[in-house]
Amino acid sequence: MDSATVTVTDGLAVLTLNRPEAANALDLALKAALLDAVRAIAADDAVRAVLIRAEGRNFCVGQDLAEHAAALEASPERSMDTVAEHYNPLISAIAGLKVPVVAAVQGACVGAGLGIALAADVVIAAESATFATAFTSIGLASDSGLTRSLVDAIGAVRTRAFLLLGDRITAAQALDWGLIARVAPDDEAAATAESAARRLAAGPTAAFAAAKALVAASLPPLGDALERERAAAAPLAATADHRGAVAAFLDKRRPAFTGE
Ligand SMILES: CCCCCCCCCCCCC/C=C/C(=O)SCCNC(=O)CCNC(=O)[C@H](O)C(C)(C)COP(=O)(O)OP(=O)(O)OC[C@H]1O[C@@H](n2cnc3c(N)ncnc32)[C@H](O)[C@@H]1OP(=O)(O)O
Repeated sequence: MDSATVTVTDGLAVLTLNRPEAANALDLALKAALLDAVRAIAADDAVRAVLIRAEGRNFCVGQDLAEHAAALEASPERSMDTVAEHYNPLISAIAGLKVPVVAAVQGACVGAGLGIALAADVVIAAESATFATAFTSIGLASDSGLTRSLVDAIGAVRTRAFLLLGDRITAAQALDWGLIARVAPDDEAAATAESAARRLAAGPTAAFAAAKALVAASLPPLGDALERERAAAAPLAATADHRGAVAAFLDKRRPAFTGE
C-alpha cells in the first residue's frame, strides 16, 4: 500500500498520508513518498491548489520512534541524516509550492506532523484535533521549520513555552492562539477543508501565488531556520536523555532525564 498518495481533479491535488495503522508516523518510506509527491505536485502545471490530508484517526504523530530507535542503535550520529535528507527538503517543498495549500487535521498533529501542517497556508482542524511539539519530551529541540512557523504564528514567548513545556493543545486553543485558521465539527471538518481547497483551486492562481510570495518575503528565511534546526539535532541525538526518552516512549514508561 502506498504510504502517500496523490489524486488531481479539477486543478486540486489531494495529498494523503496513508499509514493510519501507525498513526501516520513518519518512517523512511512515508517521508520519501511525501517528498516525491510534493515535488511531483510542484512540477504539475495543472495543479492550482493542494489539500494535505491523512487517513485514520490521527493526522501525523511525527517521526516513527520505533524506526528512530533502531537508527540510534545503529549510529547516533547518522540517525539525524534524515533531517537533511527528508524533513528539511519536505518542509521546503511544501512551503515553496506556489499554489495555495490547505491542511486538513484530525486527531494528533505532533512533532514533524505539526511542521507539515504549518508548512501549509491554511490549516482547518476538527474540533477534537490536538497539537503538540513533542520534541523536548524526547530530548530534541525542534525541527521541520517549527522555530520559524511557530514564532511567525504565535510569537516567540508562546513558542518557547510550547516547545519547553511540551503541552498538548486543543484545536480551540490552537485557533485562539492563531496557530490554525479554522475549526469545524468533527463530522464536517474533512468536507470543510476540501471545500476550501476546491474554492482555491478555482480561484485567481496568479494572485494567490503573489500573495504567498509577499507574505513569505516578510518573514525570516525558512531555509535558515531549517539549517539551524538540523545543526542542533545531531549533537542531541548523541545525548543519553534523547536515547533514554525514545526507549521509554517505546516501553510506555516515563523517561528519567539526567540533563546529559
Ligand atoms: C539509517 C536509517 C535512519 C532511519 C531514520 C531515523 C530517524 C531519525 C529521526 C530524526 C529525528 C528528527 C526529526 C524529528 C521529528 C519528530 O517528529 S520528533 C517527535 C516524534 N513524535 C513524538 O515524540 C510523539 C510521540 N507520541 C505521543 O506523544 C503520543 O502518542 C501522541 C501523539 C500525543 C498521541 O497520544 P495518544 O492519543 O495518547 O495515543 P498513544 O496511545 O500515545 O499512541 C497511539 C499509538 O501510536 C503510537 N505512536 C504514537 N506516536 C508515535 C511515534 N511518533 N512513533 C511510533 N509510534 C507512535 C503509540 O505507540 C501507540 O501505539 P500502540 O500502543 O501500538 O497503540
